[in-house]
Amino acid sequence: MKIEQAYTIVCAPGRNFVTLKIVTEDGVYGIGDATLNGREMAVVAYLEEHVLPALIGRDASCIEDIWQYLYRGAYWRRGPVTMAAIGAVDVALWDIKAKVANMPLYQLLGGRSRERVMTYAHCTGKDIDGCLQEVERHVAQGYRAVRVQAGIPGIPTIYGVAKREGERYEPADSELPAEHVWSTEKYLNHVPQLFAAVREQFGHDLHLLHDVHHRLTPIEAARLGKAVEPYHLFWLEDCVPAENQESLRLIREHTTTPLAIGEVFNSIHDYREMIQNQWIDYIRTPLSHGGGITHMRRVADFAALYHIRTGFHGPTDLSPVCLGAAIHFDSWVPNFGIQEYMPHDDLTLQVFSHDFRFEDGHFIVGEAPGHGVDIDESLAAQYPWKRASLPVNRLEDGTLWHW
Ligand SMILES: O=C(O)C(=O)C[C@H](O)[C@H](O)CO
Ligand SMILES: [Mg+2]
Repeated sequence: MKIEQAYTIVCAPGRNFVTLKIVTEDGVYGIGDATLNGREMAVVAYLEEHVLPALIGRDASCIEDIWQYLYRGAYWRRGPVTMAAIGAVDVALWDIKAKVANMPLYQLLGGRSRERVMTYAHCTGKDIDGCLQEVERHVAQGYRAVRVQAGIPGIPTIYGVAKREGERYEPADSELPAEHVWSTEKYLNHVPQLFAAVREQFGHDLHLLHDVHHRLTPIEAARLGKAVEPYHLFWLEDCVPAENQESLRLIREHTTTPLAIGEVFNSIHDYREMIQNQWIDYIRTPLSHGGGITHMRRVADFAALYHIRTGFHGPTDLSPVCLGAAIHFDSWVPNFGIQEYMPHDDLTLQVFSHDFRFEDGHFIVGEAPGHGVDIDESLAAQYPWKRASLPVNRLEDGTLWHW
């Protein structure tokens, strides 16, 4: 089953996406998501210049060997660009293997461990009232879990909150990075009030999540974790930038609020100390950024030894290909926790057909052979890539901070 063709498809139906297509000599093809928000063309160049030429003629069924070839063989290991490129190849090869076996991908992974995959929605408002309305709307749609974020008085722009009421949230919203302002003091004083209001109106059955988006120091994160303990969060996400894994120890020692981390991680080594010391509760790396199914399966198995569960990143800046593959993985993985779901817009879904279903706050995996997501290349070609950058963030005195 030799690989005959491998190429990238770069398009912007609603937003930028990079898709990798691998075609075998028998005409079977697989697709993978290679989108790295705000850095798309770096992955395209990595694939086109360094990876794809070396794939031609290789046996598409040797997924493990190709993974090792691209990882060990490159000499330069890890990093978001490398691992997104490897992830796209890996998911495309699993798609091919499942199509050849005439099975949905989850069957190859070991079969279903659950009937449906619980998701969480983003509920955001300019203020607490606006957020409460969004929670009400999502609960009415059947969601059992919601991520709540609200504007902070005195901070003009904030991550996770759409610019205008009713608009879709898109962080990569300008050609060059927009500049945001951050005040840890204002945030820490305000955010517990949001949880108090949500619990008062919706009671304690609804799962509540919150994303700190890497902005606190360990001791500040510990303070926040303690402050929100009465509201029983499902998780507090990315509460510190975690290059230093030890940061999580201090937070863990101070609070019982569950901790999720890793949407910017790409390797098992980014997690190793925090997993084996049980400093975290959920792993966030999406398949496409974490070297694909082959590598994320190892991370999930390792995490399972320590009672840590999956909670994959699922923003709109990962394509439906990544989401579709994730739903197969989520349906199989024994230590599943939750799946993030930010719905793609209609144009994106016209370009990427899919066979998973969304029902009552859950995904139901499809039965088509492969991962069930495809791309309409001629429609995609009508929407060319446009440069779009993530914002940068500064403290009120101008110091560059974590966005
Ligand atoms: O979905 C989340 O939890 C995010 O933090 C979204 C990120 O800001 C986004 O994917 C950056 O590209
Ligand atoms: Mg996040």
